[in-house]
Amino acid sequence: MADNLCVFRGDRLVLDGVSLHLHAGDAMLLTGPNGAGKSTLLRVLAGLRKPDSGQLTWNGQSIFEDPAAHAERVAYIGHQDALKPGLSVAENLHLFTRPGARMADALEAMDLLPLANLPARLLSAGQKRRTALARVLLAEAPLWLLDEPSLGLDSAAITLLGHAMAAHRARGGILIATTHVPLPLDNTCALDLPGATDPRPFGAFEGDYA
Ligand SMILES: Nc1ncnc2c1ncn2[C@@H]1O[C@H](COP(=O)(O)OP(=O)(O)OP(=O)(O)O)[C@@H](O)[C@H]1O
Repeated sequence: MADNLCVFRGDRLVLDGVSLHLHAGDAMLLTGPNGAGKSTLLRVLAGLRKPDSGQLTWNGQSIFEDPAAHAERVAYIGHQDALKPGLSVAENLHLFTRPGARMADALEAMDLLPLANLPARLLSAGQKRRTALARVLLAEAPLWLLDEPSLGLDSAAITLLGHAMAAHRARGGILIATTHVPLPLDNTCALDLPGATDPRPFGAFEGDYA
């Protein structure tokens, strides 16, 4: 699915020849130190950022030939939960509900039924994360790309996340997640991005700090 991806951020080569190949039901954890490029890789896989070189394919077809089709097959969450603060939990989810997807099931899966009518601006960090995860469920997409999905979750919510990820894989879904902590997942493969020391010495930053 990804072959020899290279990505620069600024003048720094963040991803240097990354390749990965996953099949239905697979789960991959992206690990590595802060700044290693895990979020960058997820955004590239989501089609949100073009690699500087390398191939990205789905069933043999380049994702860049039909970006809209790729967007349809991806459910992505970044570090930000990207909820509309003035809308309720249910209204936020409604924006992403595909015809036929059952919102009540997604609310229940993330224990959000009691919060369904609360404006998103009143949610705690963990409740916002659970809402973002419910949105992933509603996308009914075969490829989940989750950037630190357990961020802010309590142990009960992490258990719910584990159930949701297992069910997704049992349906043949693929999951790629960045994480700094263990996630409740069996039979994962891992890609550890080593990171790099910044090639620019401190003196190379020529800001005017006076
Ligand atoms: N807009 C930008 N311009 C230049 N460099 C950037 C930009 N955004 C991020 N970077 C750099 O890209 C590198 C990779 O960042 P990325 O967020 O992918 O790392 P990460 O592995 O997800 O880190 P973390 O574990 O802290 O979430 C970092 O060195 C970061 O400083």
